[in-house]
Amino acid sequence: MHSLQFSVPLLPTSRFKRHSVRCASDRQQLFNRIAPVYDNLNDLLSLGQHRIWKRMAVSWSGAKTGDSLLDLCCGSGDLTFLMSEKAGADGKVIGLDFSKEQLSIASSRQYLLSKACYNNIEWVEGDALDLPFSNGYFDAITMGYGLRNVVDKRRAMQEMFRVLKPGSRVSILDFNKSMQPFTALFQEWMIDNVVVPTATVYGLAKEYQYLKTSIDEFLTGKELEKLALDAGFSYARHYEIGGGLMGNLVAAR
Ligand SMILES: C/C(=C\Cc1cc(O)c2ccccc2c1O)CCC[C@H](C)CCC[C@H](C)CCCC(C)C
Ligand SMILES: C[S@@+](CC[C@H](N)C(=O)[O-])C[C@H]1O[C@@H](n2cnc3c(N)ncnc32)[C@H](O)[C@@H]1O
Repeated sequence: MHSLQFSVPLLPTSRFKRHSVRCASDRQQLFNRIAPVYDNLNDLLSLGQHRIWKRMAVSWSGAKTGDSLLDLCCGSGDLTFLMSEKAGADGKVIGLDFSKEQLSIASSRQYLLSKACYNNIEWVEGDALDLPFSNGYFDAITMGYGLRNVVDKRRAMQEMFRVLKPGSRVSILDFNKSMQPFTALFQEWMIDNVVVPTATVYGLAKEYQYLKTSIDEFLTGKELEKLALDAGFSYARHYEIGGGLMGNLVAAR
């Protein structure tokens, strides 16, 4: 029995596994793995600042009482709960994500927080790149730290445009790919020297190392504005917040 001869030396599969967060299922599994500690690490690593940034994103969405709202890539529901408070009892909010574990945390939090208005929330397991909603359905859409994580940003923007009512807005919060050298260096230093070492304590080093590569591969504010205009939005403006570490794209249909 001849042993198989390969013309190209095969790298140990572990090397591929270490850096493989390329496809949707890799990212789905990543967010399932970090779900149990996601909220606590966000609070710890941003010193609670992320809650301010998320409130700004919801405010920019223009969500109001009685609206039909969508929080895309909702994860554990931070923005979904904020949108629920905006919509009130006469409105409704859909929190959509493709991570079962994240949605499970979100649903548990809804029960534990037990605010009356949270009865207007529906959790949907779905794909931001193929939304199960009809055209022109929502009065406002938020997407917090989701656009950087989808495998097709153009498709995601097109889907948001499709399901949004004319004259309505999307508000997309994420890390800012800063053009300012100091800001970019500080952001990278914090991830390398604070974020990843902390995540390592929980056995999640490579999951949080992905943050850096995903920011490197992300779009700048100007590129995000163009992405929205190319998808058909009539207006797009990217605001730098958190000292330039974060950014929020506001686009109107
Ligand atoms: C809420 C925040 C990040 C959410 C988030 C997004 C992702 O795409 C991830 C991917 C993989 C793992 C985790 C995440 C993830 O948590 C922003 C705040 C939390 C950040 C983890 C902390 C970032 C620190 C800043 C670079 C510096 C903060 C300086 C100052 C304390 C405000
Ligand atoms: C960093 S978390 C953001 C969670 C929440 N929006 C927040 O602000 O904390 C990114 C979320 O996007 C979800 N996600 C990534 N790609 C997706 C896709 N194509 N469809 C649906 N959800 C997706 C992940 O499962 C994860 O829960």
